[in-house]
Amino acid sequence: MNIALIAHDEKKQSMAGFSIAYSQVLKNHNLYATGTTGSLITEATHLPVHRFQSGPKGGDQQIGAMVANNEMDMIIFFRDPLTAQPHEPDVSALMRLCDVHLIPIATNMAAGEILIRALERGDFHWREIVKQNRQDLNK
Ligand SMILES: O=C(CO)COP(=O)(O)O
Repeated sequence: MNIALIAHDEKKQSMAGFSIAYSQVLKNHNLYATGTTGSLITEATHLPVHRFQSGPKGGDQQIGAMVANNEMDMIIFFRDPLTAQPHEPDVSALMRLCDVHLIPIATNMAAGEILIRALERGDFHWREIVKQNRQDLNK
């Protein structure tokens, strides 16, 4: 599965802890992240992470493009609801695209844990079916 990990600044330490805690699950998947979050995760876990631009420079939108292209299977985004973000429109746009394309997005650690456990259990198999069906339609 293609998984995006994103954290606002106040949540970056939580994301580092989360990625360490679930590194045994995450290591079996392709990881993507906004710039600074990606560096932090690689530093914490030594897992390979494809890093996009930093969030305020367009990273959320790059991940959104993957959602729009049906290339992203899950997003775990630890948002900071207490700090204004200069790129809030990008964040909203990403969440909107997840709703448009039915891509599961967790916006806090509690929901993130549930998604990771579902992933471990094989609950994301339906994404493979959706992707295969789309490929067949495009033939
Ligand atoms: O701002 C972010 C998401 O909206 C996160 O970006 P960084 O990981 O580059 O800090």
